[in-house]
Amino acid sequence: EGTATASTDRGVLDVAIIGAGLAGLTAARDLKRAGCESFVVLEARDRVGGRTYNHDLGNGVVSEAGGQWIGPGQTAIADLARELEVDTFPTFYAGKTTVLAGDSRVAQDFHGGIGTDDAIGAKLAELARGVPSREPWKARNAAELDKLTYGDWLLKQGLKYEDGYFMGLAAKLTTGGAPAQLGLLFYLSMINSAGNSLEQLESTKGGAQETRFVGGSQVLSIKMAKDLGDKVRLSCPVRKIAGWNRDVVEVHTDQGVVRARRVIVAMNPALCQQVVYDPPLPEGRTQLQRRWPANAPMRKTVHVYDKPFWRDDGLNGQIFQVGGPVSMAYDNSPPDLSVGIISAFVSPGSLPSDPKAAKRTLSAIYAKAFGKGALRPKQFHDHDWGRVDPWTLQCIHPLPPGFLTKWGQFLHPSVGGVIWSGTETADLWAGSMDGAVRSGHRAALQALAALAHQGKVA
Ligand SMILES: Cc1cc2nc3c(=O)[nH]c(=O)nc-3n(C[C@H](O)[C@H](O)[C@H](O)COP(=O)(O)OP(=O)(O)OC[C@H]3O[C@@H](n4cnc5c(N)ncnc54)[C@H](O)[C@@H]3O)c2cc1C
Repeated sequence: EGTATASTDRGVLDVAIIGAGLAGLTAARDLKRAGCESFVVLEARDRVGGRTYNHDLGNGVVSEAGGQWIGPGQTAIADLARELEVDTFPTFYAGKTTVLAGDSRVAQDFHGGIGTDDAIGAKLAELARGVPSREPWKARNAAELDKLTYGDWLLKQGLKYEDGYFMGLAAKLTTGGAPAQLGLLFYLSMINSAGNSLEQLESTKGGAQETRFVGGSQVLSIKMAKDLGDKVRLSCPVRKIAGWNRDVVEVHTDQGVVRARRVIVAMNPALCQQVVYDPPLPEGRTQLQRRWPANAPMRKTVHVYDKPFWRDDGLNGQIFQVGGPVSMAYDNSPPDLSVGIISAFVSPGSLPSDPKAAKRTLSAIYAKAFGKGALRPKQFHDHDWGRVDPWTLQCIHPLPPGFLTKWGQFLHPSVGGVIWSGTETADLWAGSMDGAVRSGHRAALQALAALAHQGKVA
């Protein structure tokens, strides 16, 4: 019995954590801080951070391929950053955004907002107030709301084309799903997380895109993992969880079997479904995992220039392209402006997968927005989360209508010795980095409480 470094084939650990993203590492850190030394973190990839990943651009400069922004109300991740001494800085948004549609180009100042009218925001706030983010399926009118997509609802509002377009685009960038796929109940639960404010969810100024991390978001996980030392095992995918209904659960990995009294599964339900369970999980949980959207990967690119030259022309680097590959490009330059960076979310399937062709296509689009200087980036990076490896499956979860009222109840309850964590299980800000941290704190507490109950805590 004892530490994770002891032979795990024979020894029994207090806790095995699966996944070294923000959720799993937060849980591990909490266990350690509570005095529990008998745990291990099992990570499939050869790196930590999960859906946060820094491209290394040289000279200490990074650009994020995954999660990157935080904002007001996201106190769990902000607290973690403070504890780890990771500084933050404001997202740059001053100046005009460029909107491209075919050959036309319009530059407009959105002042860090999403360009919607306040009346619609107020209507959504009113609806969101009745949809608790922890258990949206318990809303009084859950069944009615969950019949609709957000797109259905938007259509009924009689919005001007531009307003509808930008509201839909904002939701797509936040959830990974177009309004026509997105359950209204689910989207309202996200607005509920954001203090019932669409602006707080979707805007840069005063919203969840307001702040960035110096050194990139992955640095939080890298720092946590460093403190945990050899308790984090990389390149160690979990293939099977056996005996989850017994006192000691067996976790089968490519590096052998780990036996533990509690298992914290810190990954999204689609990833949970890639693991074999013996015996099979209860039907409700199995259906939740099987039906969880696993087709919502995102692709993000990075163009690096000598400096953010677009700022000299009063442009903020943001581009929305109607009917083209760029859903949104934005200025992702480092705080010292040692280089200028344009990152982009590109629509899946609309850009060549070959990096050279992708770079050329995007450079030509940026040249339409910012002039010829955009044609010659110093570096190009490309990260398509659906293609690089099998360890993400979905970036942010766009739950369809009908999902939460039917399967939501199976998201949180632990099953035997298995505790579910990962941002999707968070009470607040599910889907975001903040939610991941919250879910890690909660899972560690659950594990410690269960072990204390058994009289087994280290
Ligand atoms: C492109 C993109 C943009 C985003 N933008 C933002 C943003 O700006 N702000 C924000 O707050 N959030 C954003 N997010 C979401 C945010 O990154 C995630 O919510 C958060 O990082 C999830 O953390 P997690 O620990 O719950 O899950 P993950 O980070 O997914 O961690 C799960 C871990 O489990 C590992 N794993 C998977 N299968 C196995 C297995 N069988 N065995 C062992 N290990 C396994 C994975 O490799 C991974 O390391 C974005 C995500 C993406 C991809």
